[in-house]
Amino acid sequence: MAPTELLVPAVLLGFANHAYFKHHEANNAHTPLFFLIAQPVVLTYLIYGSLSFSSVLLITITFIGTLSTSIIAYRLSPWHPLAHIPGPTLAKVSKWWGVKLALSGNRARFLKEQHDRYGDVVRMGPNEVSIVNADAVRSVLGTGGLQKGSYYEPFSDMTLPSKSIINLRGEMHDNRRRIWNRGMSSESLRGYEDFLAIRLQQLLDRLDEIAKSPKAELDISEWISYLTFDFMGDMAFGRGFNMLVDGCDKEGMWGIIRLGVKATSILAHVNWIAPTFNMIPGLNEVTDRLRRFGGQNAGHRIRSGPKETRDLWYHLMDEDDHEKVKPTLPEVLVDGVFTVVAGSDALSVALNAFMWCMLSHPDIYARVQAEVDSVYPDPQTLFDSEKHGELKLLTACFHESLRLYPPVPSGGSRQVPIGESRFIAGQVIPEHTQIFLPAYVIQRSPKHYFPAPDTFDPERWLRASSETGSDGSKEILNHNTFLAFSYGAANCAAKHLAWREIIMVACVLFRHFKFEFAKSGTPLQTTRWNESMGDYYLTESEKLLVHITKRE
Ligand code: HEM
Repeated sequence: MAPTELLVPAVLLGFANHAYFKHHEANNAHTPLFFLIAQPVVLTYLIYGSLSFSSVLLITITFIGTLSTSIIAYRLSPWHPLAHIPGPTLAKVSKWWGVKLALSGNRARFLKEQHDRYGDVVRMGPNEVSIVNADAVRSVLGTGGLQKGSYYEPFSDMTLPSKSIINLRGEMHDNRRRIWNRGMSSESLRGYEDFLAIRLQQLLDRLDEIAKSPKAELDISEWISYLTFDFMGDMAFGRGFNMLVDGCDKEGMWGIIRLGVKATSILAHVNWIAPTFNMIPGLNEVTDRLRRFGGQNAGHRIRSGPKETRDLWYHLMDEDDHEKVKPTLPEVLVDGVFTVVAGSDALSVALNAFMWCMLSHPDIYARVQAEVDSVYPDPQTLFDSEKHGELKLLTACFHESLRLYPPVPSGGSRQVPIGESRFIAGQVIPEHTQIFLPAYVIQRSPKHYFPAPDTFDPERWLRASSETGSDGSKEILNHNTFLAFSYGAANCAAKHLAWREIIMVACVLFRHFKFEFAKSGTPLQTTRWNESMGDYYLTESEKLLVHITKRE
């Protein structure tokens, strides 16, 4: 046979594979990889009757080349269901480009640039769009909206029989959320405040020591992470990990958590690869450590039994018998680990951003300090959360720091079900499309926050939204687009807890110490720390170096 005739079957096989994969999405990498390697080998044998290296290579290159060209041409063609949505060309071609972007930590900032260029709806993957339209918040996240997309699949430990709440959908999610809501009732929150009070005293003692040292400088983000981690441990499992007392992360758990969140946030963009990834010895070390960590803590909690002060485990395990069908141990275990991992990280990111906003605006910081002093003249009453309502400026500052620096900047996806299409933000979004609503971009849009949407201006939360600015323009503050805690049935289950705890931590720290940027820090560790923030589902950043002075 002439060489060209030999190649025709390889070309046809390439097209056939594209047609197959278009309708049968892979749910791991190893099976398709096996068939992609095996098919040209078998085809070569059928054509040549033998397997020489050069003939296998020729058929493989033709087969893979046809398959890739066919996929790329289709994704860029006017026949693709998302052809009407503008976006960067490489994003339309392959999700691997999205992985590269996720690895850089620049996803949120890049999304903002793309929305500034293309408008409210941008195609950010072959089957993915990012939307920053205010109406889309309700239609995607609200009642009758969409369920979580496949992006979340790697968020649960695949070797366990249960998924964590972040990865549940429909009725299963509603059932688990009902239990969570009991664990986050006002009464439950009051109980957790006792845990926080103990941990905050430990933090104060450590900071006192540092303030007395000649340099009096520290990485406040490190101490905040010890505080939130210890507190989340107390809250989730009835015992903390004593990082504050030890003054260090003895077992390296914080590093493991950061690595786990980061790796998951990247894998989530090619979630079908996760099951294969987990099979590779060494690569699953992080998941193994987190599983062991969960197992040890759950084991300890079961052995020690319910505490006088009810922890979250008490509610999640339904120890007070509200549920007809009791939650299983693996269900509670995965949610316990999720609480420590995501809860402590989100809390510490929010606190760090808030601290940075204060330090980089000394005039506002001074006013917040004065407000805290006047609401809590007696430091002994600092744990009284009843007075939080009087802290108007502090609350506005916290709102504003969460607006500019949401701990979950671009978040996870919602997905249009198979066989349906949705009309969102003036566009038809076809079946199977993953939709992202990036809080970082939505919360910086001049359509939602005006004037100066990129500027830290806490007063915007205190002014009436209809007020007219000095240039005659109307002030805009669209509460519906404040997405730092997301929106709808799967919004942050611990929103009220987080809000309360951060205000309490801020009051305690500001009442006892004066903070300034450390002289020894680099700009990225002090004045320009915000530029070091990377978007890895949760935010990751540089150390935040501060100088502290004890207040009399
Ligand atoms: C300031 C701190 C926090 C912020 C800004 C925050 C933000 C968020 C956001 C944006 C989501 C939605 C994520 C998504 O859809 O992908 C979420 C979900 C969740 N958060 Fe938080 N969070 C914070 C603290 C916490 C804490 C301390 C806990 C645990 C005690 C917690 C527990 C949860 C849970 C369980 C969910 C899943 C809810 C569901 O799927 O029904 N969060 N959080």
